[in-house]
Amino acid sequence: MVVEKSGGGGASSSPTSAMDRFQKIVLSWDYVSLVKESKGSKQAKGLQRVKDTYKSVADYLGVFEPLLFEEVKAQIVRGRSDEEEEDAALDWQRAMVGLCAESEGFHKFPMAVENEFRDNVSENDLLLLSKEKFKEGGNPTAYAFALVEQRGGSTATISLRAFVAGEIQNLNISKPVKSSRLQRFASILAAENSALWILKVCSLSTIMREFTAMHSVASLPFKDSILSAAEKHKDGDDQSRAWNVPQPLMDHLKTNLNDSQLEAVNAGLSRRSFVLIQGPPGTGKTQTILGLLSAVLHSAPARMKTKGGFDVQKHGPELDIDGKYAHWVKASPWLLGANPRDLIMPVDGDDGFYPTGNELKPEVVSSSRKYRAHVLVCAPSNSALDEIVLRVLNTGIRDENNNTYNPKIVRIGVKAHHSVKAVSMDYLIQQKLSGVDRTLDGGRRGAGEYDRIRASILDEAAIVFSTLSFSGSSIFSRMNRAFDVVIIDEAAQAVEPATLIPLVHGCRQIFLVGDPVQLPATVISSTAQKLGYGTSLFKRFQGAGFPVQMLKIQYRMHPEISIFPSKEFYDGILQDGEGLDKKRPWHSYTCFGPFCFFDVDGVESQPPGSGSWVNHDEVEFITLLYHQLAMRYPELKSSSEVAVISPYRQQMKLLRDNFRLTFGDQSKEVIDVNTVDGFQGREREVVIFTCVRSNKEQKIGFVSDFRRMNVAITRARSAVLVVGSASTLQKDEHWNNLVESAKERNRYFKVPKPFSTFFAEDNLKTMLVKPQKGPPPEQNTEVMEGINEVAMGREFDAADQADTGDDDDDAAMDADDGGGDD
Ligand SMILES: Nc1ncnc2c1ncn2[C@@H]1O[C@H](COP(=O)(O)OP(=O)(O)OP(=O)(O)O)[C@@H](O)[C@H]1O
Repeated sequence: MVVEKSGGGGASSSPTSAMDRFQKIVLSWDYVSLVKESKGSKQAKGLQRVKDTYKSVADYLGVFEPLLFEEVKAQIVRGRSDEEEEDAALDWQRAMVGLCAESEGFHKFPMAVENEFRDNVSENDLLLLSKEKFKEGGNPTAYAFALVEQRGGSTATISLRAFVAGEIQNLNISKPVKSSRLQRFASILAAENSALWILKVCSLSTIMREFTAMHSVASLPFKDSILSAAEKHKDGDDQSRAWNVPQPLMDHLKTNLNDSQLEAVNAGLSRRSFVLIQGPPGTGKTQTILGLLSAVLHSAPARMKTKGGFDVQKHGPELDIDGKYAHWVKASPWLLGANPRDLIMPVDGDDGFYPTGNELKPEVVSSSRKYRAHVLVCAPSNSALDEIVLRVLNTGIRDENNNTYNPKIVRIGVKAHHSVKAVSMDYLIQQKLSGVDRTLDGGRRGAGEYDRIRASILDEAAIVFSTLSFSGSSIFSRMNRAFDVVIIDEAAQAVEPATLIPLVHGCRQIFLVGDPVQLPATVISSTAQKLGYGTSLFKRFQGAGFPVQMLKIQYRMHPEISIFPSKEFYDGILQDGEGLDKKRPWHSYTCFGPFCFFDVDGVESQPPGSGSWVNHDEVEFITLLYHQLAMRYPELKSSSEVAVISPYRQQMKLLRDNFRLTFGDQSKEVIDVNTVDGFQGREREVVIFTCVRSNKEQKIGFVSDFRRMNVAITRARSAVLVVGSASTLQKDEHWNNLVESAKERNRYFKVPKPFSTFFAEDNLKTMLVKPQKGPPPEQNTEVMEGINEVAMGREFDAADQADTGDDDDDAAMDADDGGGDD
């Protein structure tokens, strides 16, 4: 049945009917009205706010489903405007309708399209079909949505489904769809070979998977916990062990994890079905996940504990000594000289090494463990996922005897970073195929063979890595082994329905690792956002009083940086790891860190047609600030250790342009300019943050979101330099606290124009940190006030005179290079 494909491996009581309903509802929508509604201020009716707990599945769906549909609408409206900006090739195309058939309440038909268009669409893309081409504000006569079911292989056709007549089952009632627009469209579909205009709107794959997962909640084993946000124990036994960790491994964990990390791992070894681990910035979330993986993959589930002995290979073949040696060589090729991070994973099955399903490495033969857990690790984004895949590849995990262990892993899905390609599903399939004797089947490779290989790779891998969205793909439907454990990293950055996607495969335990005090998932619909649709399952559970394991020691920031976020956002419980107070060369000046606020009274503006903001004055100041840092401390430039981040995309673009003009094209290689949202999870030695907003009304838009502020000021290891208008920001409580904290520490700098005078050598000298012990030198922040204006064109000259004599010749960063041509 076609619908199953799009629903994606759900275990709902009736995923197909839920998905049919989703598609009918979306396909019946009127695009022109959606766009109009999005511009108006009318609130959609019947929407409820996300709650902490739910009485029943109906209560749950009654809240989440309408919010999800609100989000679909917003994605449709925005999807089109994004595409227009990015890809003109996806503009209106002429296409021919083929023979239309009615099936399962849908109208299904092929369409002949241009090759380029075919190549640019995928299954579950939403298309707009219309008799006339039209723009926003246009008045087309016959148009409707259609969903891509399949893309033609060699022919330039796509198979589509539309909904132009029939009944739609709502949550409770069934109602007929009556629309003259759809009727007109139906008559076009009825006439074969009609020519239509066709336009790609957006992909609905992810949100369809979220919808399916949401509807599967009734059949999940953790249904009660999800609804009530509380652990339900028949025996009140949530503290007893679910996993027994071998002593050498436990000893390793005790010495390599700090107390709070160890507590988190121990909580994970209990019988709780949900374990929440909150990791503030730099507190070793990934390290803790690696510890958990070591423990879970090398422990016996408590109920399966055996008395030991050599019977662990029960499922595998009896091997003589040579056989054991061959097994050992194949399972651990690196022991014979190959690199443990070898690009080539051991290939099983086709060459005499018969996988046992849960095959054991030789070092395990004498252990008492009979079972190797099957783990699914997910993250909301490809980049977050690849970061953890890379950590597993680079550092490996530990086995029960505390040896390094490189588990079999597979990274499924698209857009894998090149450094993890060697464990991507596509690469592993190629590996498997290259070992198969093609003469036996005449070289044919049917879809069935690929499916079988994919399923065997999923079964054999100890850890499967997937984005949350991709974990709802049909690839899992042929898998034979359910997952024991699902670990979701960055779980606070996912909407609740997305977090449910990997749970439908069945598992006994779920780890949610994240930090609700950092940025949440992006929700496009402002209505859904206001009603709490962006709340993660993690945050909802935490809000309802679910126990949370807090990681308390941070290993990233200089203590002068961590002190403020710890107090402001984590009740002061964040402690600093050892050695973080190391003095860096740039700490010789109070204005280069570790923590500074530069009060720049700039002018904010909105580029025409944009909702985003820029501040040219802050850009100018930051360009000078960066130049000073790069010139005085070339190591920062050569190691690309400075990042500039902003809440606003347009400010990011302006900064990039300005850096390119000032420092040349290579500047993009050495200065990372990004949005705060895009920089979550990353770090740099020095981070400059431009707040942008500056106005008398003290409006600061989403700069006021304390989670964005938290992320922005916790990315730096040794210096966070905040640039903003204090008088604008200070109306906000958190911002006021930040400015006051800078003042208390003599790290507040009022910077009047022209900014070049701030970096004049005489002024910088006043900011030199005296080498002797005792209180920091007094700062004369007033000094700038009296300094005469210096011609802007001379600012870099002044800085050059102050050069410490380093003869680094980075032309790309030299201000004279490409800077003075206007
Ligand atoms: N127990 C520990 N002892 C010493 N160093 C540690 C410990 N745990 C983590 N670290 C170090 O702290 C740094 C951050 O760790 P990790 O990358 O695991 O943190 P994270 O919480 O995932 O980071 P992010 O905030 O970017 O998500 C790493 O350099 C890691 O080696």
